[in-house]
Amino acid sequence: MKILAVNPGSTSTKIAVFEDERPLFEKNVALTDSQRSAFTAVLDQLDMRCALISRALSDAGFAENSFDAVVGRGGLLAPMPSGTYLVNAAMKDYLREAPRGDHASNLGAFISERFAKLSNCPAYIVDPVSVDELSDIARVSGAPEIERGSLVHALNQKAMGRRAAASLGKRYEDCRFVIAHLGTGVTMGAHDRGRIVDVIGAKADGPFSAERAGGLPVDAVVELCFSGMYTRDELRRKLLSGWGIVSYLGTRDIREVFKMAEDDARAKLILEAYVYQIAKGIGELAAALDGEIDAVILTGGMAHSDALMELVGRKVKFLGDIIVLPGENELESLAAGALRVLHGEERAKLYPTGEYA
Ligand SMILES: Nc1ncnc2c1ncn2[C@@H]1O[C@H](COP(=O)(O)OP(=O)(O)O)[C@@H](O)[C@H]1O
Ligand SMILES: CCCC(=O)OP(=O)(O)O
Repeated sequence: MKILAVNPGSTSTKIAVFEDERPLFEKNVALTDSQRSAFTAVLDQLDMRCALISRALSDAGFAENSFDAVVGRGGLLAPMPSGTYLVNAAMKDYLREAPRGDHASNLGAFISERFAKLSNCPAYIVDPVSVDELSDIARVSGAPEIERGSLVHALNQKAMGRRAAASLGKRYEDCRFVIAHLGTGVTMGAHDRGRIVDVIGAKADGPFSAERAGGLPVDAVVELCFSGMYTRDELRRKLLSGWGIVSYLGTRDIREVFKMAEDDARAKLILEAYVYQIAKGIGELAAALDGEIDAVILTGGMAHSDALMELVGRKVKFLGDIIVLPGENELESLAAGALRVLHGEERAKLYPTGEYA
């Protein structure tokens, strides 16, 4: 079985071709800042990202019509059970309306369908960021009008949970982990025996990230909303990609931040604040699991930074074992999700109900 896996992220589209589980080709198709800013809405990037993917496939010698399945990272869909989903009309309609936000992963279903049509094969998404397994207690926000929900790097966090559990000689379904995904976006999950029962979300709470503010003093946000400084759309865009590290230092790259911090007091302060907020988030979710955890897992692109891992590790080592699993492993996890269905080990689901296709 030949699978094309596509992972649209904020700053790049990662693609890979697999022959069953075996990776044949992988490429990070980067976007320049001007390519990103040429479009107001993420879905408007569809043609541009598909053209870049076509070129990358053809440069690597792969025919666009030679796949048995195409699988994309799922987007900001309605809260849903985890699994492998067929791309369908209800899913695309929801993503076009984008009521939960304009996020790069919203493109996954559309890119997947575009390339699947060329091969006349199924198009899937797997474990989108909207997988919601929160416990009832985690949903209570403190304001009856507002319920807390789950937006989380479910695909990578679950894959890393499985990998860490295997390294401990256990099953993921028997472990309790706090998993921090440190990419361009940061999310964290409290994993309780196979379920992500609480999260620190991408936009709502917890640490700031490379381009997001994380949790903000809400009274100040209310003032900003009504100040006339930004329109609703501008403020939403700022929230998703215009605050965080880049708004202080002009870079999203943690390697640059470490370099700047060597001789710039402001950069040093922002770096220290970033580490401080990550550690606070991990502590919060460890408390959600009563402190009874098998390990803290640090993952995502920034977990490649030994310097960052050292600083975060120092602050959270009081919680017990720390397992560093750099990268996001999402392409392999996407392909594995498609293969489970193609091999008949699992049935594809239908959005939005999660019923079997
Ligand atoms: N080899 C590396 N060493 C240190 N940091 C890295 C390395 N590779 C990536 N990063 C960091 O990871 C971030 C991107 O993380 P990633 O999970 O790939 O992001 P995205 O959310 O855009 O998919 C970059 O901003 C960079 O700071
Ligand atoms: C919206 C939750 C997932 C997330 O933050 O993704 P990115 O890191 O790709 O922006």
